[in-house]
Amino acid sequence: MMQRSNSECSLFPHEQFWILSKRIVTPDGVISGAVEVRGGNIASVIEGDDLQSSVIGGHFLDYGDAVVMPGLVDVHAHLDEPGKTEWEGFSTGTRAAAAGGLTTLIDMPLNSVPSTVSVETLRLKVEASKEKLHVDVGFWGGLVPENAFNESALDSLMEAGALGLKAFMCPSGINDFPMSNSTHIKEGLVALAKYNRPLLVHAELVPDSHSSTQLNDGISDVRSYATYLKTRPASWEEAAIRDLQSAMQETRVGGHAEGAHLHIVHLSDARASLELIKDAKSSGASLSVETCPHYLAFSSDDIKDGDTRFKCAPPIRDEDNRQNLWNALLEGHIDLVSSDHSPSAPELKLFGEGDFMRAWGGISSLQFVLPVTWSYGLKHGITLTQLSKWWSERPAKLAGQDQKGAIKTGNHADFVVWEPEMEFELDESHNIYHRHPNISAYIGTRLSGKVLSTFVRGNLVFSDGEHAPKACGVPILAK
Ligand SMILES: NC(=O)N[C@H]1NC(=O)NC1=O
Ligand SMILES: [Zn+2]
Ligand SMILES: [Zn+2]
Repeated sequence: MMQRSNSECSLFPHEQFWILSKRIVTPDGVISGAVEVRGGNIASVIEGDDLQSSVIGGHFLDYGDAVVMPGLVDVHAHLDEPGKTEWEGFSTGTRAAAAGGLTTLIDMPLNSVPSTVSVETLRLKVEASKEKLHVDVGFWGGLVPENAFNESALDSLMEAGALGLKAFMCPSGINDFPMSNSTHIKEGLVALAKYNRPLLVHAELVPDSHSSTQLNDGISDVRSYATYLKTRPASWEEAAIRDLQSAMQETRVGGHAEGAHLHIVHLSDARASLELIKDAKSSGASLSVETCPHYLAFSSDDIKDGDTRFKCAPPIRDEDNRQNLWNALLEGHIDLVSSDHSPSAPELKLFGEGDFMRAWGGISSLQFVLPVTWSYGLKHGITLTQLSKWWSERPAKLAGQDQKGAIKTGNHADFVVWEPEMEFELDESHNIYHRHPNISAYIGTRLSGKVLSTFVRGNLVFSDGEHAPKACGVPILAK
């Protein structure tokens, strides 16, 4: 059999091979059978219990009872390069992704320096990613007041390959990424309509009555999580979504932005905000929404004062709200899950002071999202098929990646092989590739679901605790 041209890209470097398993997650259900990989794509999927004899003579990997699922597609990762590699980077972030069973990441336009808001800055991203990617990485561009009314600037960003745009409706915490209002967002949607690409929105709106100085003034118990939670109430999410209503309506058939799609990132409020989203969806708006593993795993009662690992925006809310998020996900009102992996240099988490008001807001989770979603989801009876829709099929669709996100003939051979029943302590005894493990809220938890192997376009990029020698992921640019 032919070897692949660059054998260093894969720990199993064959042009053609079979993957066998008793649990292969396909769009038509979980089957026992085999997937044939050829030239990095899925050449065939066959069902049957005894396929060893059919693949004999060829190269094959028999994973037995371990689950073979489409690789996870994370539409919300902050990789922070160029400019902030002390926070994260293409190499470290994608190594953690590969170890966690994620095969595609879509990078957010902020936290790197500069932010990705123009053709030039997108080129800097792509340049900086060269030879560092262990998985495939696409890029969202930023919608900011400076480019929102400049259709030709947005056109060139789209033509240069940005998969869509991302906007903030509240201060982003990053100086060169100012916030947008609903008028900017409407303009952005109109510009995106002809490309059929989405606009992602961080939906929190600070009421006029709260200037940022007022907000943090006079707060004495800065170590208290309850205090932080009160400073970013659910009404901020609700106000933002309400403010987006007319923009959403423009995405309907016949609207000014027909063809564009609005996606609300990291929903935390599963009450009034969720109701507004349901209404907009049923009125025909082209709208979707994600939540994140940290909102599904934790509730405010779990967070100890001073433990700023849990600081994020919008904040993690009460236990009832967490249960509502699960219900909304199971009922299909929440479409998908993303990491919002947003690490920083550890010192910015201010562990010494435990100051929730001043610490960096962002959860560090990339390598752990699969076992976390699965472990907490088990209590809600989730299935492998649902998990795969939330983490692969729907995110791939949002990012316009029609060859990813499902195990079917013709798609990229992007897989995670994992053992859902295997439990482990997330501590030093586990292989951790996370850049800064000490800032991750998940360290110290017990999880179920161990990743064995990860394949990206047929390359076995991670197996049994080891990465392939060469980083052969590619930058994904929209055409
Ligand atoms: N800038 C940035 O990454 N912000 C993210 N962090 C967080 O907790 N929520 C966000 O939007
Ligand atoms: Zn955000
Ligand atoms: Zn984010």
